[in-house]
Amino acid sequence: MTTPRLTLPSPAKLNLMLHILGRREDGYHELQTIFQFLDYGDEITFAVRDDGVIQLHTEFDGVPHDSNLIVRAAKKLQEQSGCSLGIDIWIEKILPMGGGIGGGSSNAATTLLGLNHLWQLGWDEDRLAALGLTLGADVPVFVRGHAAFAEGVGEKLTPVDPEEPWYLVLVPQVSVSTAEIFSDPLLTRNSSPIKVRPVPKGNSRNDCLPVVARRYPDVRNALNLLGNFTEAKLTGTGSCVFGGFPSKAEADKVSALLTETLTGFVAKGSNVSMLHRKLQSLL
Ligand SMILES: C[C@](O)(CO)[C@H](O)COP(=O)(O)OP(=O)(O)OC[C@H]1O[C@@H](n2ccc(N)nc2=O)[C@H](O)[C@@H]1O
Ligand SMILES: Nc1ncnc2c1ncn2[C@@H]1O[C@H](COP(=O)(O)OP(=O)(O)OP(=O)(O)O)[C@@H](O)[C@H]1O
Repeated sequence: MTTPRLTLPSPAKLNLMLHILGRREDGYHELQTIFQFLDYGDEITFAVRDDGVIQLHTEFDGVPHDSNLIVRAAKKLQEQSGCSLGIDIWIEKILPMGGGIGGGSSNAATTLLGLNHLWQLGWDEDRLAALGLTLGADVPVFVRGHAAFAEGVGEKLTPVDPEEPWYLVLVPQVSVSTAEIFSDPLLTRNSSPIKVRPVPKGNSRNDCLPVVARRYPDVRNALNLLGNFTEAKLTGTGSCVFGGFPSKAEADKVSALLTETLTGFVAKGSNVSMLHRKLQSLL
């Protein structure tokens, strides 16, 4: 008998704004940011095994098996739940790595939710999000699955419902190291906290943008190109750059102008993650 397989989406996120308020003693930065999901991402397939082994079958360039966030998430959940089952995992990876669209964090969250379901652990979202935070600052929002205003290092989440436009996301062919940007001496770290809810219009800037644009000419070019058509923004610490459009047709029209040297994709913004929509349909 073959083991049944479960395939789950692992969506990307955008940071619609990102303000840096200060630096904590542990070197992490206090942020205010708005996360929204894209209906676009990787697909992860799981098959339970009864020998306790955790095996990711897809190889990643430059990421050893045991460092992969998918494997790290599975191992932590197995350890902390005391589960004796294992898992075979395959991923169809389409999200660029180091793009600021949260691919690794999303993969970790999809793994936590997928295994909680398949191993029948019955963990609630709070517990999964707390474990997720130990894997990365962006993991909790993917665990919760709702667009959010985030504070702290990104873990204090308040659900929000911004507009859901179509986005054109440009993918400059460079990988930006988040740690490198956060340690740049020129980074602005003293934005005033926004106290009004919902966040008033006019706060859409990303404090990382000047540093990233200065260090990465490819990102600068992408911002300039997209800025001819719509407000061009940086997500996270980049490298991806995005802009909203009122319809898919309008986003596609600009996308058609892209060349081989600067690629991109068009995707709908979504306040409920497609992972959660899929999990809901399984219940
Ligand atoms: C910039 C964002 O993408 C916004 O969504 C995230 O906050 C980054 O989240 P992430 O990639 O999950 O980040 P982590 O893997 O936790 O951290 C990578 C590195 O970025 C720096 N880092 C990250 C988040 C944060 N609030 N302050 C930081 O200073 C730290 O040097 C850390 O070592
Ligand atoms: N499953 C995974 N998918 C992607 N990257 C992974 C994964 N596991 C480990 N990594 C490592 O994490 C690094 C960051 O990957 P990720 O795709 O999350 O970056 P990002 O989009 O910039 O994320 P963020 O917006 O959270 O900063 C990669 O360069 C890679 O070395």
